Amino acid sequence: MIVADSLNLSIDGQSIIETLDLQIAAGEFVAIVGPSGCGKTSLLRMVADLQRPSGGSLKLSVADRDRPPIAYVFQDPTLLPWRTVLENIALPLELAGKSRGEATAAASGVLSMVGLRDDDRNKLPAMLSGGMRMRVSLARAVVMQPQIMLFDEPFAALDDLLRSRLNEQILQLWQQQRWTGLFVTHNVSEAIFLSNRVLVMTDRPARIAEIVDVPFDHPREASLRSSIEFNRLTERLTQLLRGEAK
Ligand SMILES: Nc1ncnc2c1ncn2[C@@H]1O[C@H](COP(=O)(O)OP(=O)(O)OP(=O)(O)O)[C@@H](O)[C@H]1O
Repeated sequence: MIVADSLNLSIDGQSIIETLDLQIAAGEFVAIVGPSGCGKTSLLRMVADLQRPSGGSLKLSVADRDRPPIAYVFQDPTLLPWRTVLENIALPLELAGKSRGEATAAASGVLSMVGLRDDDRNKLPAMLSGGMRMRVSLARAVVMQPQIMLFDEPFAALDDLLRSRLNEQILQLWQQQRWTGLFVTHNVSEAIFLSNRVLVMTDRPARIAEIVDVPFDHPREASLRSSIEFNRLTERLTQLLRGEAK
């Protein structure tokens, strides 16, 4: 569970997030959209404890002591160029104190979950396409089996088809691992396809403009995107965002 109560953030005397009240249940998937620079990344950084709030409170209750609380998937895959695919995926487990053997075995286990092939395991990042690098980055988060997964526009640099496939894979991973997901994106269709709720933020200083429920059942198939209901919701959210982007 994530609970923000009158959460606010100022940086260098400038108000970034004015006030934010929010409750996210364990296992929920929430997408965050809003005008550029409104504070979406800052919100994720506060959840990850990388940024201290200026006021209000932000509480995470992560019940399972056997799973790490948070993993963060950034827009840039940030892989270590001298480590192979498998070694990059195994890295967080090694840093958490697992033996190299254990970490490598766990890393092998998640390769196919993110759409990587067995013969990709010994490739270096320089040998991979942008989409494959992002899959490795995703695997490196998934292998930790975190309780909360934070995504900061991970697929912004990818083409539409690849992005859609990765969205489908993320939902499968979410159903398997049941972390709480927070996903920042500028893509309205992506936000709706992935989430249970879409949080629309206003321009700076940011507040919540609206929280929109996404009524589609799981598992969600690719064909959902061409349904009338999906396109109606996309249109509504796009209008909302236009109103918020000055
Ligand atoms: N360390 C910092 N020092 C100064 N200003 C900062 C810092 N971090 C964020 N900001 C400012 O806070 C505001 C919000 O930034 P943030 O990256 O959270 O927005 P965003 O909504 O994620 O943007 P985008 O959609 O463009 O990625 C921006 O105006 C940014 O310049």
